[in-house]
Amino acid sequence: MSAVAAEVADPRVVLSARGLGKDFAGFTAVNDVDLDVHHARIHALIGPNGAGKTTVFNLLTKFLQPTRGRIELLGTDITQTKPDKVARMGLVRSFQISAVFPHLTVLENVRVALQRPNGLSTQFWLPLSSLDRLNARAEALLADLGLTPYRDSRAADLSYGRKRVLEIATTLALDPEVLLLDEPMAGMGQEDVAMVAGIIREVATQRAVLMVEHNLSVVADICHHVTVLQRGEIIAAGDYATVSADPRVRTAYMGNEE
Ligand SMILES: Nc1ncnc2c1ncn2[C@@H]1O[C@H](COP(=O)(O)OP(=O)(O)OP(=O)(O)O)[C@@H](O)[C@H]1O
Repeated sequence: MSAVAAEVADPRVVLSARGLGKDFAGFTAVNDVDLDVHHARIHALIGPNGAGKTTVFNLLTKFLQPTRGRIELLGTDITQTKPDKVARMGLVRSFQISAVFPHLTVLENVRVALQRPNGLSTQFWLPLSSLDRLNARAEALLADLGLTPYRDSRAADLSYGRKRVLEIATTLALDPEVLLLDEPMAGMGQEDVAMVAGIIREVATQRAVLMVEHNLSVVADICHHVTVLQRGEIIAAGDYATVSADPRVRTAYMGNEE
């Protein structure tokens, strides 16, 4: 049994795709993908190299326009919506570490991120009360993500794992309903993997998380739902115990496990 098999009914669906497909010049990269992502649940998208995981991510965030299918966010059809609007509606993709400013401190990075959704960055002069609110929110975000001890460290001086957590913190400044993480454990040592996994679990108590992840022990540990792609199509879906016992999944992963 997966450590996080859902014992109770899943909360509401916040992001769903039906019949999602993408062709590139006649090559079908993604075909007939159905997906339901739930509030307060961690959903993994897994599959061997070239299975279509990144393409599905790009379709959901609207960085790519689907060839077929329909996507709904919080009950609204976003199939034709532009990526910036989708982000403002609450579907936010965590960019890679380069989104963090290396020479700013941890606190400064979070403050910069917080100024964006509040529209404060466009203001020349800020009333003291706005700054106080901003500082309080920044400190709260740092505390939530275990970054308080590093608040005055330059981002460049953080460990790889902490940089990833800071990057997640800047994304959370937008207060997303759905957070998409692209291989959050990539390139990390075991200690950082455990720390970041704990943070993602915490973050997901307030929102949905959809992640592409190659580290299957992390998927087994923290993900409530797993969708397995192969050659652009779903070959299995369910909790980790269910999909890992599926003969098609075992065959797909033979020789591909990392
Ligand atoms: N812009 C593109 N033009 C043509 N083919 C593409 C394009 N983007 C992706 N593909 C193809 O679509 C398929 C799925 O690619 P995708 O990157 O989504 O897979 P993935 O599961 O994310 O792989 P990986 O685990 O290696 O990152 C691959 O065969 C890839 O070559």
